[in-house]
Amino acid sequence: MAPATPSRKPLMAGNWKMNNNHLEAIALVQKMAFALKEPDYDAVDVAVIPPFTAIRSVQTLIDADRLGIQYGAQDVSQHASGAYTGEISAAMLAKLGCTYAVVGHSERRQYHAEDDAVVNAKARAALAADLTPILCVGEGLEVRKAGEHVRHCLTQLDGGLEKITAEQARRTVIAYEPVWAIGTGEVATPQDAQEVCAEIRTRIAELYDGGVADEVRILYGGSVKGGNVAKLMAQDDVDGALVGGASLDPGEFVKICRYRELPV
Ligand SMILES: O=C[C@H](O)COP(=O)(O)O
Repeated sequence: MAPATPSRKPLMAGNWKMNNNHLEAIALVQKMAFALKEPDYDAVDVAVIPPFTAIRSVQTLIDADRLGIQYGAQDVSQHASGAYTGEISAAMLAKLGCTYAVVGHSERRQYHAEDDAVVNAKARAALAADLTPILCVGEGLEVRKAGEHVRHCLTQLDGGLEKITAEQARRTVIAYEPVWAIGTGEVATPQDAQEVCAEIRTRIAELYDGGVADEVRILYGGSVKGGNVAKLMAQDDVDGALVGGASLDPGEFVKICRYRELPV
């Protein structure tokens, strides 16, 4: 597929998962911001995805110090408003200045039984509020061993993009996260990542005209660290990373954001 173009600015998004209270969140963003300078943000979009309880604190800090860091939420309700106890709407997140909402993370699919229909509803709710969904797809180990990983990921992609227009797809981010690589230290090879990311882009080109596929950013996620990010980013169809564990370590995450300075 086509190599990364300037319209596909790399995105490094740190998904903190259920880590860091709002005070710890402030300390972590301050440490990151101290190390990251303007040229870094010119080269790469840097985002943190804290727990809901820390978003307001992160927003306040980023606004007050005019930091170039973006932020988002780890999940979003499929519903617009009303009697949905425990849910957080896309409009609420947009009001907090969020840029992104992760939808369909494998941990949501696994522990909260979210299927493609729910993931799709969440993606559409996010888009309706002008948030950028980070739509996650990825196969488990059994599927990978059976050689069904591409088919599995494309099925999740098709389901997640259902009824999403070309204009909306253009501003959606896709994250390929093989479940067997998440939190295990077992990163996919750059070739594994490229294979699936390229198939995802090809599928988007089949679904949408008008150069959408060339614009959509496709991230890889799963045990990304400073030591492996450069090789992953050297792949034509990998436009960034969705980082879990390593995003909790400011030094490591900054290294990932500055992957251009690392040897491939
Ligand atoms: O959302 C992030 C992914 O689940 C990756 O997590 P990890 O970097 O800890 O493997």
